[in-house]
Amino acid sequence: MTSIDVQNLTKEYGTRRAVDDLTFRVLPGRVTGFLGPNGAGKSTTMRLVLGLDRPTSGSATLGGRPYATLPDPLRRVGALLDAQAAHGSRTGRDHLRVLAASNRIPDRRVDEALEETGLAPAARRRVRTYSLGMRQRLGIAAALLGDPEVVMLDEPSNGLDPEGVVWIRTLLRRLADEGRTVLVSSHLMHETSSFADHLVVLGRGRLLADTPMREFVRARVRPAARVRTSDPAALRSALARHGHDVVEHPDGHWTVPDARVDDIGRLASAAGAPILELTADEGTLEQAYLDLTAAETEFTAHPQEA
Ligand SMILES: Nc1ncnc2c1ncn2[C@@H]1O[C@H](COP(=O)(O)OP(=O)(O)OP(=O)(O)O)[C@@H](O)[C@H]1O
Repeated sequence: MTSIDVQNLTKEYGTRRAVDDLTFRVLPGRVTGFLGPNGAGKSTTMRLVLGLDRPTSGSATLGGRPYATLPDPLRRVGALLDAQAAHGSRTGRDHLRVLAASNRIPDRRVDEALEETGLAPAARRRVRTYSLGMRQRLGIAAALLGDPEVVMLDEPSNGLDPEGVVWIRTLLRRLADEGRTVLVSSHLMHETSSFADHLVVLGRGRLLADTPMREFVRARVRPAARVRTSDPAALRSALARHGHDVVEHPDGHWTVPDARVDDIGRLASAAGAPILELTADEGTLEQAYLDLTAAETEFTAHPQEA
């Protein structure tokens, strides 16, 4: 199967280093989320992998070969970089047929890709009449047209309605389960946590993390217990006696840092404090991501000095 290999990749635009000595591998059979603040270098890296730009130094290869040397590249690699790329005066179906014809892709794939992306009912409408979400689906249909082993999508959820967001999640999982190599950039942390198995995180063109998603969160967010009681005084004093700090929230629930739900349950029961809610709070991808990238954001808003 085909992996994406990025090796000491550097790209400079004038004096600006958009990608800085980047090395990572994207492996088949899983969805890799590609994260980083605005301007971190995600799109540039994708363009370099697709041969749309030349690296200043280093290399980006697919199954060991540069994109430009791949025979029938659309049948190896499908990519969505810019959903506006389709010609507005063509119908969605014609757009895909032109792509198929120029890449030796059988015509039947056009209708299959339209079905797969839910665009079949709009296939004979001109692209200029498409909504942003429909253009996004057309871009994804184009990426899937060649039944490629490698799929790279830049912000695929852009403009999709809630049903579309669920659809893309299911699609990405299926593509990975079929053994394909799937790299997906996103700014939506909740979204990414719903489909990614693995993460590659950039900051100012450099690699900040290349790790399984669960480990990424576990390493950065302290686990806690979330609890709500109808007898705050009894529970507060029981927790304090056992050395637990409590963070109280306006809606009445408390967070107990570094606590296990079993321990809190036993303590509450012994203290006779009725429990209304008790769950493990394992931390979100968003918390972990913000913790990692806080120092790396190119456009961090700095508080104004008085
Ligand atoms: N063609 C170009 N000419 C000059 N500078 C560029 C060019 N393309 C990208 N850059 C710069 O390279 C840096 C990385 O940009 P890039 O678009 O790769 O980041 P990104 O992580 O995809 O950001 P976003 O999340 O905003 O899409 C930015 O500082 C950007 O201004």
